[in-house]
This record gives sequence, structure tokens and C-alpha cells, in this order.
Amino acid sequence: MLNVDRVHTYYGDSHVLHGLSLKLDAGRIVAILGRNGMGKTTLIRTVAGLTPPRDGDVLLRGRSLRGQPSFAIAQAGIALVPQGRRIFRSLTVRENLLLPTSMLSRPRAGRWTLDGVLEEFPQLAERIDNLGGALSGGEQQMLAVGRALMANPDTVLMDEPSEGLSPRLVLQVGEIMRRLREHGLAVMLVEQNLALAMSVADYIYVLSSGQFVFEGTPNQLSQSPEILDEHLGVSRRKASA
Ligand SMILES: Nc1ncnc2c1ncn2[C@@H]1O[C@H](COP(=O)(O)OP(=O)(O)OP(=O)(O)O)[C@@H](O)[C@H]1O
Repeated sequence: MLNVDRVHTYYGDSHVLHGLSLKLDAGRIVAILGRNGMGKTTLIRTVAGLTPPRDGDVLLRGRSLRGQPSFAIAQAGIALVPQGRRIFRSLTVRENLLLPTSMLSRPRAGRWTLDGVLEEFPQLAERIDNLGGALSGGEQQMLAVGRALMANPDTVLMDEPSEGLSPRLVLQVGEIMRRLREHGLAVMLVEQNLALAMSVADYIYVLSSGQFVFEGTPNQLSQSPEILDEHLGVSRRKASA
């Protein structure tokens, strides 16, 4: 589905991503872990076309996205659930869901109509005429995911969806991701929450200073105390407990 091929991404002269490659298939969740400032959001921005790579390429279903603006990438089937959710606080839930797709010139058809999204998230249906700003953090996260689904993507990029949520709501976010996978979507998850990533991801990459220092299954990561310790801040004693 998605193939990131040796991307180098810069902010001005600052070289942030150093030749990253990864693969993501349909019906799979890949998590990108790493401490603050290691380049996780930059990787998401690179794939979404917001900060295009200066070198290397991103391919969707084998087709290069090189030089494509972010709206064309969205149109091609990559949806972003941004850090901080970025819902419109002064618009209703319905307006939040309908607005982004109304801006696509050729909306993709599929199961994710307004009714389809409300069926998936009945809690949003109950609050359909409430303002975005009146929703709880968990509901806002659901809304951000629902809004992304409205574009009928086949790949969803999620930037720290657990940020600022209570442990109970973090579990709910994990459940939402599993359901996206069941629907056959490819999910790329950027997270600081190790437990969440370990519980949902099929495969994990650990990013440090713009380079991957580990890739493998959650089980393999749990058996790599030096990676957990050095790059994820988990003490060896805790990792083996
Ligand atoms: N717009 C920008 N202009 C210049 N440098 C930036 C910009 N955005 C991020 N950076 C730098 O790029 C590096 C990677 O940042 P990035 O936000 O991708 O990290 P991150 O792993 O997502 O961290 P966090 O978890 O804190 O969001 C950092 O050194 C950061 O200071």
C-alpha cells in the first residue's frame, strides 16, 4: 500500500530525516516510536506532502507521490489525523465531518459516508448538532478519526492520538485503530505511548535523530532492552518486569 523509500526531509538547512524507508500494507498497523524531537511528526508530514522530501520518494500502491501537493495526496487516499486533533471548535460535529470532503474536487466513493461514520461511532451520532469545542477529548479524537474516514482513504496517518487522554480513553483509541485495521485500512501510528503502540501495532519502527534504530514486531521490541532503555526511556528493570 504505502512505501516510504529512503526519504531525506529538511526544514531549511536543517536535515531532519536521514534516508528513512518503511512499508505499510493494507489491514496492518505500523507504529513509529521515539522520544521528543526525533522526527516522528516530520515523517508524517513527509508522507502527507506537507513537508515533501528533498530526496527519496513516497509511493502509494506503487505510484510515486513525488511533487504532489497535499490535497492531491489526500485525494489519492492518504488521510491525516493530526496531532492535537485540530477539529473546528465552533462548528458542529456534522459540519466538522462534512467540511473536509466538500473541499475535495473528486471525493472518493466508499463506505464512509456521514451515515457510515455515525454508525461506526454512535457517540458522535448522539452529539451530531453539538459544537466541536463542547466534546470531550475522547469524542474529539473520534471526530478527528471520523473526519479522516469521510475522505474514504486506504491509509490513515495518526499523530499521537493518545496525547492528553485519560488511560480509559487511550484504550478506546486502541480499539478504534483495531477497527480501522479490520476494515482493511493501513494505519501509520506515531506515538509516545509505548503501551498503546505495543498493544495495537503489527510492526514497530523506533526513530532516533531521523534514523530508524530498530524495526520489528512488538514482541521483538519487548526483548530489546537496550532499545527500550536508550531510545524510549524505559528502564531495563521495568522492561523485564
Ligand atoms: N517547522 C520546523 N522548522 C524547523 N525545525 C523543525 C520544524 N518542525 C520540527 N523541527 C525540528 O525537527 C526535528 C524533529 O521534529 P518532529 O516534530 O518531527 O519530532 P517528533 O519526534 O515528532 O517530536 P514530538 O514528539 O515532540 O512531536 C526537531 O529537532 C524539531 O525541532
